[in-house]
Amino acid sequence: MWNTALTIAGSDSSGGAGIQADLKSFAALGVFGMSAITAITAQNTCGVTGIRELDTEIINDQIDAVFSDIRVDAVKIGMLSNSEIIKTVTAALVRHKARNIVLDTVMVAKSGSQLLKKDAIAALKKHLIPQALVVTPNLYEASELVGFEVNNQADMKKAAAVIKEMGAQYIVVKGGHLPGSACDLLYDGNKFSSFANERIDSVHTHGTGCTFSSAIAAGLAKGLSVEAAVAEAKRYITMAITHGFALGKGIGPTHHFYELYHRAGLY
Ligand SMILES: Nc1ncnc2c1ncn2[C@@H]1O[C@H](COP(=O)(O)OP(=O)(O)O)[C@@H](O)[C@H]1O
Ligand SMILES: Cc1ncc(COP(=O)(O)OP(=O)(O)O)c(N)n1
Repeated sequence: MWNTALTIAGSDSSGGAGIQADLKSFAALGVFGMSAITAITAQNTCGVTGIRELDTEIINDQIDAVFSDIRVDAVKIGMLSNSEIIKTVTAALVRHKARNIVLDTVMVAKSGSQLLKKDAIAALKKHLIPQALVVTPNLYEASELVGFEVNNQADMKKAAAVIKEMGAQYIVVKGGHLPGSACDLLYDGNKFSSFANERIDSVHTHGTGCTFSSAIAAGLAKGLSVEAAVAEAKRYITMAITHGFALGKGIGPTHHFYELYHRAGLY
């Protein structure tokens, strides 16, 4: 029997981030992937050249179509673009009693383009964060959510505690943008656990956040605990960055290196 995961996110035409990265991660980790697209980006390794938000009716219909027919073991949420989309997605997930929701609080692409309108951050905090099992902000996103600078491990702990108060069950503050080792902090409301790997010296990191959060969702879909799913996702993203490659003229993608993962016994 297949374990399934649904990604609710934006499309990246270059295939490195967004829905495309999520589906590749699900497949590599042995989970059947499904999608509800929120927005279409014209994007490549150099940047985002266009964004079209889909209307909320078709976003809602995609989610309804999946849940009304198929058991959904986990949900990964990525680019949401505006507050109307946030409210629509939240209402649909509540209506369908969605389980194992991983919310990647996507705000800005590495290339600098805004993927969530600034005035939608309040809606994210009010509506969607309380529904999430796991929230995965990077340093910038954590700062925007909590209203103070998050620049080191002490700030990451303070931010995780504030985001916990917003109603999420687990918070993973990603330390990928800090100097030194790539150390992420998981907070469950009581204790902090760190997941660290040596920093990989690579420019080809397009889609790291999408890959990491969808790998967490894949682990949850397979029945892993949150701690085990984060540990598996950390191993997965580390390999995906290690084998990231030069594609196009800019920041190349992470590598969903199926055979290698298979040999490493990850699925
Ligand atoms: N250069 C790197 N070497 C190793 N791990 C990294 C590197 N950059 C990011 N990571 C890891 O990738 C995951 C995604 O983090 P990050 O890149 O900060 O997300 P985002 O794409 O949302 O900014 C985290 O587990 C982070 O620690
Ligand atoms: C459509 C779409 N969704 C999300 C992102 C951001 O993804 P992320 O994994 O944070 O990768 P970078 O853009 O930071 O490399 C995106 N770019 N496009």
